[in-house]
Amino acid sequence: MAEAGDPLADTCAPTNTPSNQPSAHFLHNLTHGIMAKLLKKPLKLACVQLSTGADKAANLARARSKVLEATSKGANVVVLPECFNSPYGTKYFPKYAETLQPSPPTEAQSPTFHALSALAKESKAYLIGGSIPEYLADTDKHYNTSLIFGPDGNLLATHRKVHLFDIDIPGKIRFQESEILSPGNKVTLVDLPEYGKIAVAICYDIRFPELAMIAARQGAFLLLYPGAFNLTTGELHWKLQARARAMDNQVYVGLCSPARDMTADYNAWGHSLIVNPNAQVLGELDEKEDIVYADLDGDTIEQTRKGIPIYTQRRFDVYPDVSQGDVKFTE
Ligand SMILES: NC(=O)CCC(=O)C(=O)O
Repeated sequence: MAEAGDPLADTCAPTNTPSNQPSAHFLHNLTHGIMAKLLKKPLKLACVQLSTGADKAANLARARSKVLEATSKGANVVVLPECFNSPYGTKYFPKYAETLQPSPPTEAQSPTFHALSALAKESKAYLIGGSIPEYLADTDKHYNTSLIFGPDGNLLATHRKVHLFDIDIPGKIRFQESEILSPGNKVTLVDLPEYGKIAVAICYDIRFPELAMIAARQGAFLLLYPGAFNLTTGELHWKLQARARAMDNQVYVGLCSPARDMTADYNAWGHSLIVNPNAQVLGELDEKEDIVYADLDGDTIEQTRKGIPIYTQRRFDVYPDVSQGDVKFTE
């Protein structure tokens, strides 16, 4: 306990136990933590672990049938996997890439944009369209891009993968997305008017907790990651990353992988899963094509935050709040 005259007294005073008045940080934490209703009404989330292959039209058709299956079972928000319209590999990205500008693109520029928009409208659901290789002609760059549509078929947001998957584990796996792709430069928060805010990022982005932290502190109730981990890092880190982001931020997390195809160049881990704000796994698939569902509700977030109130205990007098700096958001 610090005593009068103790030089440590000021710096040790916790912001959540103010002696006179609540600090600005304390009030900020309350507003953005347990007090705010992050998820306004319950929803059913579905992650479609799609079997994908080299035929883009077949991938789109299969995505349609699985998304409609999910919504026929009551899903309000449906997620597709990373690179769901193309095989995953740098040699495939330019060949499968579609142009999204100007927005909306023509059918010829982006058949996937039009297929997803029509599917969102047909299924009357929010559709997180996994990701697709994108080509931006203005700058001659490629991106790994997620398209997010509302139930009326309108595009709500796009997320370009911010952290490119460049790894080299000798004897196991080497992958260099940056040989072809350029990184995005925005945090993507999307408002689903009747539910609240979600954040979308792509696969390797999950390894950077700052992105998740910023999104959660800006009010997201759910972090969604279309992703395709592999047989080396999948076993090690896939579920751990999902549970860690949920635990750190006390929000729901969903990870959506393609089904595993051992004849493909890249073997996806599968194991799509949904985790609750207490880091408990609500549902997890094996490696085969299937759909994982979970019911999400705001009370679970609030109860988790009341029980373990880290939202009111942060020490922004000791370290900075990464969500309050110069953060770039997708408009
Ligand atoms: N597609 C990806 O970004 C893969 C990321 C991955 O496997 C990892 O371990 O991270």
